[in-house]
Amino acid sequence: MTTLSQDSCEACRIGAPKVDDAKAHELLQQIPDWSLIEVDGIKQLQRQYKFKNFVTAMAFANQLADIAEAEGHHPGMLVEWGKVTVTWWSHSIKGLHRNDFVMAAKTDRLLD
Ligand SMILES: C[C@H](O)[C@H](O)[C@H]1CNC2=NC(N)=NC(=O)C2=N1
Repeated sequence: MTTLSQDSCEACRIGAPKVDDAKAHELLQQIPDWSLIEVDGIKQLQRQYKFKNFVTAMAFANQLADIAEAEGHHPGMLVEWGKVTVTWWSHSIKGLHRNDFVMAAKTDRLLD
C-alpha cells in the first residue's frame, strides 16, 4: 500500500471515479483520526484539530491553505477559538476521490 501523505493529487475532473466504500475504509486505516461523514448526500472526510488559542488555530489554517494551493485541491475549514474543523471532498465529483485521502494525510503531517 502506498503512503498517502507522500502521494500527490492527480487531476480530478467531472466523471473521475469516486472511492467506493470498501476502498474508503481501507484508506481510512492510514488516517484513523478522520471520520467519514455525509452532507446533503455527499460523502466527506472530517477531522477537528485542537489548538491553544485562535492565533495558533489560524496559523494552522494558513499552513493548510498553502499546501492546498500547492496541490490544487482545497478543503473546507472552520476556524474557531482553539480549534479548526477540516473537511475534504471533491467538488467536481460531489464525493470522495483518492485526492481527499491524500490531502487528509498531508493535513495530519502538518502537526508532526
Ligand atoms: C480548476 C481547479 O483545479 C478545480 O476547480 C479544483 C480546485 N480545488 C478543488 N478542491 C476540491 N476539494 N475539489 C475540487 O473539485 C477542486 N477543484
